[in-house]
Amino acid sequence: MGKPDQMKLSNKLVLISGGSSGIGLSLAKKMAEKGASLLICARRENQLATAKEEISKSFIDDRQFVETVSVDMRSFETVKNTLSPVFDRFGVPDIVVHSAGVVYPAVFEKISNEQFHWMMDTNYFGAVNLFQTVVPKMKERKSGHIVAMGSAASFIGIWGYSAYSGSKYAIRGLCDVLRSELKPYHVQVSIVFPPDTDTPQLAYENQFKPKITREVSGTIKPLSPDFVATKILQGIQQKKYVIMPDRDTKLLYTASNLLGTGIHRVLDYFTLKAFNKYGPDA
Ligand SMILES: NC(=O)C1=CN([C@@H]2O[C@H](COP(=O)(O)OP(=O)(O)OC[C@H]3O[C@@H](n4cnc5c(N)ncnc54)[C@H](OP(=O)(O)O)[C@@H]3O)[C@@H](O)[C@H]2O)C=CC1
Ligand SMILES: CCCCCCCCCCCCCCCC(=O)[C@@H](N)CO
Repeated sequence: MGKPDQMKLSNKLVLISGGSSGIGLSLAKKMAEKGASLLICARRENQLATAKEEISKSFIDDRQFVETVSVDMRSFETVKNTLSPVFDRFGVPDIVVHSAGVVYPAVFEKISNEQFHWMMDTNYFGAVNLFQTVVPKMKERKSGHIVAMGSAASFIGIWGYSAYSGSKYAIRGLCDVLRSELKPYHVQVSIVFPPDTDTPQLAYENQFKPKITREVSGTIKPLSPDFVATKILQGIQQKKYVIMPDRDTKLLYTASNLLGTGIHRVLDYFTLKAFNKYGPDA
């Protein structure tokens, strides 16, 4: 056996929700390069088909496969009814990653109630739905690894992210408890805290992002999805609970753990500077 980060994933089955784009797609390719087979979940069929083709190019042996599943992660019934037969056919995955996620940044009163629900339903309940479908089977088997995507917005309140941050703080609470409950069953839990990452989601949100949000989050330069995916893969192989892709976000996390909500006084300095520069409506 080599060092953990050189370990192979041969014969492992990995499910990634949101695996047709961005961080999820990069991660799927890295997993394929290590020998894993993949189940990719998202809604759009055409994106899934393109992703399937790309992922299969990274295979290293002929026993590997990639299957796509078109499913809306927001509905528990849909997730359970769609994935159960998939698990009967291909087996219960060894690793399950909830990377599906959405964001709409704006000041609180400019985010509709429906948009609040959309973010919570996809980012948080998507994870609940997926984990409720798979965790009982992993507990029974006494092995498995579930991974959720948090964000720097899981532990600091950045201007413009009231809805998104709520969903990302929620996922952190869920994972903290699951980590504790699943330990006796040898089911691993990880949560990833990336800063801005260059993906279609970032391009989407940049269309509406308030200038203040842009300025504050711009303190940390966007990472590439490949970089984030490599760090996630290493974190999984090293069985890390918190996977922190970059040093700056790690520093921010450490500072916020030391200062508690007092971190927001430091953050205020950046926010107020931008507020005074652009005004409240920018
Ligand atoms: N990019 C960034 O700056 C950061 C991202 N993150 C988090 O990382 C994760 C991945 O983000 P990123 O790669 O940028 O996003 P992308 O927009 O590139 O990909 C999102 C994926 O989620 C899928 N998805 C969205 N809604 C649903 C749904 N209701 N049901 C099923 N699948 C869905 C999309 O496919 P489809 O639309 O076809 O369903 C797509 O495959 C998210 O949780 C995000 O919040 C965290 C920190 C920073
Ligand atoms: C020591 C104190 C220094 C304070 C500096 C503040 C730096 C904040 C950087 C946070 C960037 C991440 C934003 C969320 C990313 C995200 O999840 C979205 N892009 C979703 O798409």
